[in-house]
Amino acid sequence: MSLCLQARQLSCERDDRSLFKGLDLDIRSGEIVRIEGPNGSGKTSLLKILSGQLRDYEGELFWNGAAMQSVREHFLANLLYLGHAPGIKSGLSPLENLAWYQALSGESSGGQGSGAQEGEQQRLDALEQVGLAGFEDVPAGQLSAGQQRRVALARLTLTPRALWVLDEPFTAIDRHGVAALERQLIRHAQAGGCVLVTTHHELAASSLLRRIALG
Ligand SMILES: Nc1ncnc2c1ncn2[C@@H]1O[C@H](COP(=O)(O)OP(=O)(O)OP(=O)(O)O)[C@@H](O)[C@H]1O
Repeated sequence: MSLCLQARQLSCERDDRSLFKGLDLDIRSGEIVRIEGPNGSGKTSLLKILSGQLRDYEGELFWNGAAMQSVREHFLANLLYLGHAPGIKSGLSPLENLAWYQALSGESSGGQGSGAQEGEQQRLDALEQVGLAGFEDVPAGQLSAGQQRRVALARLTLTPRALWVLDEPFTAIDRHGVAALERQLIRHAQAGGCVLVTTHHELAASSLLRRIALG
């Protein structure tokens, strides 16, 4: 199914300062859209508006051509948002953090019996894919900044959603991790997903990549 998130005449003011005005935006299946701009230009604010977390704006949002308010549930069921901070619980292990995310977003974390084992195996696989094999049971507060970010990024594998909204996902990630994440974004777009990303890191040129500049 082809997906499309549209914004029309979007304006946002914070602290009496206009961040953007009359912004039109289309994000479709197969695209990676990078929001660019200097610090404070409104990238995070825009991602929060587009992912339904910030309501303080003017303009209209559409999901697959329908007004957002009439299709919000379908939109949210297709959305995976990873914020600026890793947002993980320091007292929980990576495995427990992933189960906690799944419970929080209403996903099945495996239940009991063989389902539980399968769920646990999926979380282990997702952690292995982000290079955290061997760290599954370490309290997340004892992991490095880059490893904590990787716990959050494991959700990209664990939680199959079509629209990824990612705020600075490369922060604290090493060179190999950056290359692997870039490949993952491209694979997701090639498989028909959409990616909306802010990053100060320069993304490799790709025919799938489009840029929108703020500020
Ligand atoms: N919770 C908030 N309440 C009021 N104003 C805010 C809030 N969060 C951000 N702002 C203001 O909105 C403006 C844009 O912030 P935003 O975080 O969207 O920028 P950004 O482009 O993502 O910046 P950065 O590159 O530093 O992450 C800033 O001037 C900031 O002071």
